[in-house]
Amino acid sequence: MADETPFILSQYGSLKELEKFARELPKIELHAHLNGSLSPETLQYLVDIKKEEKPHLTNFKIPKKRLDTINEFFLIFDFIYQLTDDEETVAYITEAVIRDFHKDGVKYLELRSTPRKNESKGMTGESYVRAIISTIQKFPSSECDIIVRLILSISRKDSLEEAMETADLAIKYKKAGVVGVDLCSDPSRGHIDNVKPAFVKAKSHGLKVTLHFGEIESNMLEHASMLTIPPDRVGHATYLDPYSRDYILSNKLPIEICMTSNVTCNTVKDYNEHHIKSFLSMEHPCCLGVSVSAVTPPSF
Ligand SMILES: CNc1ncnc2c1ncn2[C@@H]1O[C@H](COP(=O)(O)O)[C@@H](O)[C@H]1O
Repeated sequence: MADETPFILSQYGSLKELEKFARELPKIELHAHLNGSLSPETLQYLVDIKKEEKPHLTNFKIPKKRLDTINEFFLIFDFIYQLTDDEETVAYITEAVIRDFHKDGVKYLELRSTPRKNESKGMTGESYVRAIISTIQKFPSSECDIIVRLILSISRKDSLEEAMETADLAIKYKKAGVVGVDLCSDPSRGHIDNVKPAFVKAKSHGLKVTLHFGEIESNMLEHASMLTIPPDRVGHATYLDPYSRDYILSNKLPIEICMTSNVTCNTVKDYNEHHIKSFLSMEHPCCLGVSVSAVTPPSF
């Protein structure tokens, strides 16, 4: 949480008033990973209902601190994925996450999620996607004025066959609200070229493409290849080589900026040094997103 600086006091009266203003402001959220957006209450509820089946999960605590490296961050999903391992739970978290964003004043939400299989519970990549879509479609618009669309994520760990399956699902469910495909997961793993045909195929069917881009320095080696897809938005864009920086600026390629995630994962030193400053000074299109609220330390 920010300090009550002279600027906040003069503009809003108090930090509380600023929070109220920020919550009530109508917002769009374009970078929300479904399994990364679970509130502490939702996680606790899931631990409680799964504790007989998986007692080892009861003592797990999501670290609420700044991490040393981004790689540590992805271990958290080994825990979360054990909780969200069947269609019923996937539907439950979809509803919970939509309601939480709605409470925060979000009017247009693009949720993103990686289709996941679990043979022991009969969940397939397709039934995972259907569980999300049917929840979005059933969502009571009378109760909640929020528009929700879905992006299907392709993991850097995926084989080309798995990535193609996700692209095919995105194409199949385009009319049901899937608007695009994303490349995500641990940026130190894999290479865009292993899964690139899936993005090219999705694009050729009219879907949009967003890519986690330059989250760590070594990602710069992939940028030239990524930009030939070409993406419609990029996420993070923390480390940019001169060519990709120039491409992004001259094409006005929108950047999904996730400041808290960057600082928490230690890919950006602190908020004052965040690259959003230089992009905004050039009036470059940036949208602020949460990325992953489940790990956001309350004191940041
Ligand atoms: C912090 N920066 C990040 N960079 C890259 N990928 C990230 C990420 N944060 C989250 N994910 C991706 O989102 C998945 C969880 O949501 P879904 O299971 O898809 O709903 C994670 O497993 C990871 O692949």
